[in-house]
Amino acid sequence: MMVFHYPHRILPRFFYSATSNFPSFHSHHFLLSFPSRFLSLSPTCNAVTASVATKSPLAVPGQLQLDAHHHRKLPDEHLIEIPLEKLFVPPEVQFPPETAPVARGRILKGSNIVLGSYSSDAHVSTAEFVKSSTCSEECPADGLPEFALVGRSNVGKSSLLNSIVHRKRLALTSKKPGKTQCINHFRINDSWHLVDLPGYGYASAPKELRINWDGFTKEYFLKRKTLVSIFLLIDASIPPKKIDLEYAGWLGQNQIPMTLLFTKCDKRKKKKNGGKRPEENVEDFLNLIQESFREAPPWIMTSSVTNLGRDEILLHIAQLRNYWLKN
Ligand SMILES: Nc1nc2c(ncn2[C@@H]2O[C@H](COP(=O)(O)OP(=O)(O)OP(=O)(O)O)[C@@H](O)[C@H]2O)c(=O)[nH]1
Ligand SMILES: [Mg+2]
Repeated sequence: MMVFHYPHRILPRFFYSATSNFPSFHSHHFLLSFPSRFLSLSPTCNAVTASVATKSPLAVPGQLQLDAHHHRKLPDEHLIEIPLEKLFVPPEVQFPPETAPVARGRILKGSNIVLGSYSSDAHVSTAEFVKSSTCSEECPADGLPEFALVGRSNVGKSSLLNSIVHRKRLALTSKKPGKTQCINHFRINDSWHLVDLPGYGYASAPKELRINWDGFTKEYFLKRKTLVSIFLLIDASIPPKKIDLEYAGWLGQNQIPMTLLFTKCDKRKKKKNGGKRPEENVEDFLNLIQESFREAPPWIMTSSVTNLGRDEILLHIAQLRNYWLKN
């Protein structure tokens, strides 16, 4: 068995301490009996809540020009009520503000992320492929801050990367799982990296090769000093999967900063996925991981088809990156 050592590195204050009694994700009972206490889709949630869908235009600092569709009101069915303690509040941000309407206007749409003062330069003007690597030593040595996309094969990592950078085919995508096989670095605005990674779980590649991908991906997570946050992609069109819960658990146990990006939120095939809508699957996933993390990880609902969440991801990246650079 491969043993990884937690490296000595200075991380920004964006990581989530895993609780000491990590629940066993092997237990089916755990999955079934986990109580849903904190998140509610009900408009009559008892907790003090903030709606993730902003009803008034967002006050956006910095240079990002939001698309016209961004300000459109989401249908009620997309609303998730979040208690204030489950919001992700970036460092150096005072929250909650005194009045509820202000609070609502500062939460990024379709997420639990509070917008702070570090979100400047959230636009993409250039994006280019840099190189493919198979271990952390081979990765670019320019010291730029980076964000890596990981998730099950076929969850939509490469598609979301293309959506984030406003390009159709910068990262290669496929209907067939197992398309991305290396650590692929893309340089954005000559100032930060987005990293596309091979997926875990099912892939139409030999088992030995998949074990190898898992090994070098985790080695990269543990050793890469410029890694600001992992983006763990979770398919919101299907109910929570054990393998994803285990992966989130592994990241938490190793104190690796994580943001959850829920993908395929445009898919609404009711019969096939047990009748649940994407926002219900999101709620179920968040309920299942909540006891593993002392603080709520940031999360964003996305779709590469409609570009839902694209602007919010860029603002989130900007505020993590700017804080990381300053510290
Ligand atoms: N409906 C819908 N389909 C999506 C979305 N994102 C990706 N897909 C589809 O899902 C399939 C896999 O997408 P990829 O982006 O290649 O997935 P990946 O996670 O990079 O896959 P690997 O590289 O094999 O690990 C493709 O057929 C995409 O068109 C989405 O937001 N909505
Ligand atoms: Mg891929």
